[in-house]
Amino acid sequence: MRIIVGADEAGVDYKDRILADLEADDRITEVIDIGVNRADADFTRPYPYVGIAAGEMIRDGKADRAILFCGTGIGVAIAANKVPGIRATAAHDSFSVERSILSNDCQVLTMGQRVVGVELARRLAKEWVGYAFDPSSASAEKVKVLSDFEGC
Ligand SMILES: O=C(CO)[C@H](O)COP(=O)(O)O
Repeated sequence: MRIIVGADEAGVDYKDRILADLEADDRITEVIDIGVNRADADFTRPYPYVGIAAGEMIRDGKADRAILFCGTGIGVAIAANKVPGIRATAAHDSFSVERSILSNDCQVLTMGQRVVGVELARRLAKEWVGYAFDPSSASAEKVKVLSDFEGC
C-alpha cells in the first residue's frame, strides 16, 4: 500500500508521528509526505490545499490512500472530498475507522490533532491500514451509487 500523509499547521505534529509509524510498518510499501513541514516556506498553507492535493494524487494513481490531519480533521476531509471519486472521512473511534473501509471504501482517513490524543490517533491509523474493502460485499453496491453519481 502506498500511503500519503499530510496536514496543515494544526495537525503537523500528529502527521509526523504517524509518518514515522507508517515507515516502520511492513504493510506499507511507500509513505509520501505532502507536508506541511516546519521547514516549508508555506508552513501555514491552509488545509484545503492539503486535502485537495492528497485527493488528486489518489485520483491520478500516485497513491492508494491518505491519512490527513488538521485541527479537527473536518477541513481536510471536506477538501479531499471535493476531488471526484474520493471518499474521505474524519473518524476518531475504532468502529468508525473500521466501517470507513468495510462500508464506505474510503481512500482517505482524517483526524483532528485538537480532538484526539496522539496514542489513540496512532492506534486508529494502524487499524485503518489493516482493513481492506470487499468488492463482493453488500456494501459495494451502495458505494457504487456514489461512483455512478460522480461518473468515476
Ligand atoms: O481544523 C481545521 C479545519 O477544519 C484547521 O486546522 C483550522 O481551521 P481554522 O479553525 O479555520 O483556523
